[in-house]
Amino acid sequence: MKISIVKDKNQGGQLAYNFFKEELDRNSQAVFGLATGSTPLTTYEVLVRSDLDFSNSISINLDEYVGLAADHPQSYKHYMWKNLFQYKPFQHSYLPDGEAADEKSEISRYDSILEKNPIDLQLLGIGRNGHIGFNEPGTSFNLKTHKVELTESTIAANARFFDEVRDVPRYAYSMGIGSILKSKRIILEAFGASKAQAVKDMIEGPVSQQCPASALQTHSDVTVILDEAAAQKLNK
Ligand SMILES: O=P(O)(O)OC[C@H]1O[C@](O)(CO)[C@@H](O)[C@@H]1O
Repeated sequence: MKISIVKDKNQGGQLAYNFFKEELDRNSQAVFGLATGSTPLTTYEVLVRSDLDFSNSISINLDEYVGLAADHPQSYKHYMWKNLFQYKPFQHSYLPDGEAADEKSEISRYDSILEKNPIDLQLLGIGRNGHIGFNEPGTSFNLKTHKVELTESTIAANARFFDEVRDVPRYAYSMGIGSILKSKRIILEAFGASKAQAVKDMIEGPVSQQCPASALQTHSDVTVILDEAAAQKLNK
């Protein structure tokens, strides 16, 4: 794993932008794996201000809440439109359908999208418990797309985006760690002290299902972008 320590999340977003640019310069039809949450927002801000053109590219998001309508303000589909797609449209943008009537066919639909469109660059955040996508501790590293029951700690962490904690959905569809590891290149961003332990476990801990992000140690091209606070527990 390569580790880049930046001054703050704005500089982190700038650095992540360089990876997007490099990928697009290489191939205007590149496939980008995209994340939601608060972490990638500065990256999306830089992309929006840039002159990068994604109109020939494909995006595939990591996850989506089960049961939220696509136009719900907290659905990841809405998040992506609000923060990126309305300004930078892609040729095709894929997200799991949180309202799909048939879970099994939704999961196989997403897996076949991933098979047809291998991800060139995957952007990730990390949960305070080490989750990537919505792959919670204990998840097998081999899984492809699956339906996840969110842990209480993830529900509590994401409650800040909802009026009340009981409004946070209990389930999500997520790309599996197996799908994430197939990406050719991965960048993971983490900002703030609340991520410091998860970052340490990801980089210095054993490769273990207890820290889903530790699976990234087995991938050959991962860059971790951290601010000082998120890096504070790493051995110097
Ligand atoms: O960036 P945040 O809001 O801290 O969330 C951490 C992670 O949790 C998720 O929101 C759940 O998938 C990820 O998208 C994100 O990387």
